[in-house]
Amino acid sequence: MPETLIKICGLTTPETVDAAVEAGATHVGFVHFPDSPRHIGISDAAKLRQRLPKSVRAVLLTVNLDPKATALALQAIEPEVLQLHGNETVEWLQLLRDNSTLEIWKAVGLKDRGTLERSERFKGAAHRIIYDAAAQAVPGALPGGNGLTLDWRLLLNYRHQVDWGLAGGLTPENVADAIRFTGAPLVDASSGLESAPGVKDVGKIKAFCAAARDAQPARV
Ligand SMILES: O=C(O)c1ccccc1NCC(=O)[C@H](O)[C@H](O)COP(=O)(O)O
Repeated sequence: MPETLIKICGLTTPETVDAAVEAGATHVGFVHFPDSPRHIGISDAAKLRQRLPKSVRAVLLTVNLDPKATALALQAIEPEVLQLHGNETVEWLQLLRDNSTLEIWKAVGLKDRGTLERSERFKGAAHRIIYDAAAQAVPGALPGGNGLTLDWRLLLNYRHQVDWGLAGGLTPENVADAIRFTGAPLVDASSGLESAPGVKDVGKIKAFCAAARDAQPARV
């Protein structure tokens, strides 16, 4: 059984990046989206990215970022993964995939079982789909990092056509249950590892990684 991949998202400081690496995270995420309390500028993300050993992958997260700004960010940060968290099209993902060595991940708000089927349109364009809680339909709501848990039952017995990961409201306390219940091959957490919006807690990062590592997935 392959080990569950662990992504710690929204890191902005050397201390928390180092803590994630030491705790066994496989992926570290940088949110480049000015509306987010976890936003990080390109040059700061590029510096933090340098702290990662080869075994830990950098994930650059953007939301409907235009092609020119995307190219500049990719050039400076050199992430292994680009996670798209907006309304990006299949065609845009395909273009990125066909013209780079990047892994392309697409975040999808999981509302109902139909969302899983509709997400299959990303097959061949996205290397991985990250199922997150659907964003709230209120002005100013962020498309991610909201600490909302999705209904894990929607994922039960679904035969995924694309590699996937689980996000949304994951914490050190619930991540083992999430892995056992859904069989998620990757877990992704952000606000559940914070002491205040945008402020990651080293102790929570360590506890999350330990709990995720120790969980026994029941994959189908
Ligand atoms: O984290 C943010 O602020 C953010 C803002 C805009 C789009 C996506 C964002 N985060 C995406 C992530 O990868 C989070 O890990 C994921 O949404 C789960 O967040 P949380 O429920 O807070 O663990």
